[in-house]
Amino acid sequence: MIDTRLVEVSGLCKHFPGIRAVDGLSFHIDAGEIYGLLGPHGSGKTTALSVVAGLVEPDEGTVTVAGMEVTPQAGRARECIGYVPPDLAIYPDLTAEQNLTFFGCLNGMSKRAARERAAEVLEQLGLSDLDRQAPVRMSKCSDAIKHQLNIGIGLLHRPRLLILDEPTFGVDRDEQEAVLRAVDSLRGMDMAVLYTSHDPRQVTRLCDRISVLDAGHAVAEGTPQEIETMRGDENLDAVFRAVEGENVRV
Ligand SMILES: Nc1ncnc2c1ncn2[C@@H]1O[C@H](COP(=O)(O)OP(=O)(O)OP(=O)(O)O)[C@@H](O)[C@H]1O
Repeated sequence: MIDTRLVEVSGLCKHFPGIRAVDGLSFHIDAGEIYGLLGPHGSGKTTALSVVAGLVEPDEGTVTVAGMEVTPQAGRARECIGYVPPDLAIYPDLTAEQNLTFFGCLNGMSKRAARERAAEVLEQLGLSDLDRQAPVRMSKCSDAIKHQLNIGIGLLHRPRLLILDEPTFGVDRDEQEAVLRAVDSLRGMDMAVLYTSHDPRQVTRLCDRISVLDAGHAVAEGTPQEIETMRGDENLDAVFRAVEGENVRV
């Protein structure tokens, strides 16, 4: 039997003075799946991602990716992970292709290999036509394209786990669709995607399975359809009211 389980998070805890930011979180992600963490501000999404990415040491619990335990000291395991922050980490004066080639070289690829990989990533994200007429600097592109490129940089080294922390952060509602399509295009690939948002519509549309977080722990886990059937539960409904309230205010 082929083992498709790529990511295993078990009993994760991360506490700060007086705050249980992550408090006993467990989930797994299979190859090809997009897994969502949905929760209001302060529910522990970013802290959980930081521990899963190996950026922060957990107080308790373990994370394995492709069979390797992830810790801040575990270089090989961390190389299997792509982390895309909510803020843009791209060069505005370079084109999309130049950005990807530059970051590919930083990842240790030859210039030729980086160019080839840049072309593959642009194709994957639906950005191949961007420079067809003439080179376009990223500063002239829409926020959606900038965020798609941000995701592309995380894909360059062919991670087994791609972590997307609020990838539509700062993108207008009417431009978000292009970013969501780019994320959707990653489903079914030989990697796992971990996605966080405090927008229930995004998460239920994109994610195969979801953990709904409150105060660092999951109040519900399942497919979007399963989560829907759990509505009526007091704790779950309180989280949905909180995230929906935040989205009204955005
Ligand atoms: N370095 C830190 N030191 C102390 N407290 C922290 C630290 N990082 C996060 N926290 C606290 O841990 C809790 C969880 O924060 P976290 O940023 O993980 O939540 P979040 O769900 O990602 O929120 P948001 O949607 O606002 O980014 C919050 O109460 C936050 O104030």
